[in-house]
Amino acid sequence: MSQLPPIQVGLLGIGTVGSGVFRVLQRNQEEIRRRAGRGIAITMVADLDTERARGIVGDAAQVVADARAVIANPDIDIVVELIGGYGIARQLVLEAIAAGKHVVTANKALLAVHGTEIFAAAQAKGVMVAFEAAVAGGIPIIKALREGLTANRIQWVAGIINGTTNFILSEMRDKGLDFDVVLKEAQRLGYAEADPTFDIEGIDAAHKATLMSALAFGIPVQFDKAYVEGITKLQAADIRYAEQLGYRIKLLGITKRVAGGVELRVHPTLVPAKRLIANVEGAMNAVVVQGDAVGTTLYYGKGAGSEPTASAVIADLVDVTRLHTADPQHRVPHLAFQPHAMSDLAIVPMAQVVTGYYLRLRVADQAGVLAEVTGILARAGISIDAVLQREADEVGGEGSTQTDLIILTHDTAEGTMDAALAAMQALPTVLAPIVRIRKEELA
Ligand SMILES: NC(=O)C1=CN([C@@H]2O[C@H](COP(=O)(O)OP(=O)(O)OC[C@H]3O[C@@H](n4cnc5c(N)ncnc54)[C@H](O)[C@@H]3O)[C@@H](O)[C@H]2O)C=CC1
Ligand SMILES: N[C@@H](CC=O)C(=O)O
Ligand code: NA
Repeated sequence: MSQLPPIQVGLLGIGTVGSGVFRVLQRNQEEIRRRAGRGIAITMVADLDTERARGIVGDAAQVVADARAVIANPDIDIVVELIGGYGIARQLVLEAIAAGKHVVTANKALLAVHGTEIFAAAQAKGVMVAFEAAVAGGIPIIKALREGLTANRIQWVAGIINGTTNFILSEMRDKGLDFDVVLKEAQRLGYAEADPTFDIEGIDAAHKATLMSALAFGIPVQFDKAYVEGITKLQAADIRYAEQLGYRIKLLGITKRVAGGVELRVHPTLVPAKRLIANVEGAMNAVVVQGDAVGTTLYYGKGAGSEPTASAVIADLVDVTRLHTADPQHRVPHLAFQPHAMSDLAIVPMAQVVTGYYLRLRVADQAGVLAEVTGILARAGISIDAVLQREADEVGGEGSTQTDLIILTHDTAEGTMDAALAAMQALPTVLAPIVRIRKEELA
């Protein structure tokens, strides 16, 4: 074992994740030292709430309110950014890089939006930016995409990559709890983002899908081109009907190589109930990667929470410690592909995305309605996979004059479906906005 002194780490932000990093690093320090080849010590912590920070670290590290004091400390080699957001965090990360520090961060929002600037700055300065915790928390999916699967031409990646929304969907379905009640519980458990609309509107999942698209296909991070739809408009009836048809609804982040470029999208998705990913419950995450050589691989585990996320941050600290003295030209590239070998594959517009669909139409319970609807689909060249019609009294009570028509379609382009939906919506017998949820077989 080398006699090098511990590498010194400065922690910016000691909240849910930061406190987990501190705790796990203390608890497993001997094991971690044996793996890293030298000790890893958090010697300085910055947090606006210095009293709470001191309560966590005691005498083990110097606590300051000003994050820039950590960056200015010449003894610190690695800065861990666990503040979050793209405001002050962006400035601090860029300043740390400019000061020659390696950076470890869990901040997917920052990297999905400002990654191009940050990775270029790190490349120019010869320092590393590691971000395993930024996608699917404790699951080593970044490592898998960047290192474990480098032999493959990756075809697609699809995942449950937001614990908060998966927790909400599971609890609503299993316990019949209200959306707001479950969201509060997710916040209490430390899963949710500082602004939970990032979770429920699909933005957090889109940040993570953006990072995975870059790693899988060697393209720059392009969050601005992602299609983003969250779970706030999902209705309990659709979750129930999907189950009756043999599907589960999950909020999926999907990125796929297609003829015209790369798909990048987040939306509620019907997945066959028999797939493993359809049975991922609570705050658990799962990512499926399809490579041409390896086939389908599945990564499952805790995607949020204090110690699961800390597990990924510390794995990055070990990697950075090991590579600290290596020749920068021979390090693993930030986004899996060498910076000079990035591709200009375009993100394709949603109109060109091809999926199956679940449609639910609230219609007048009268003869001929089904024929009108299926006629529109047939004229658009959209073929039907299954049709379910609820009894009127199941929908609106005894004597109801309305019923629900649920249709599963085979694959069709989104643009074609949009036009058919507009035509169906215009029918006088269609009484409410049509529900449309995309469907993926993930085979
Ligand atoms: N909580 C989770 O399960 C996961 C969180 N993340 C990411 O990890 C990062 C941190 O998240 P959490 O620990 O949950 O947040 P948090 O809100 O619990 O902790 C943030 C900490 O930063 C401190 N802080 C805020 N502004 C500061 C400043 N200017 N200088 C110094 N300290 C400052 C706050 O006082 C707080 O202690 C975020 O980027 C988040 O998206 C990633 C994966 C999972
Ligand atoms: N808010 C996120 C936390 C981890 O990235 C989630 O719920 O998954
Ligand atoms: Na991860």
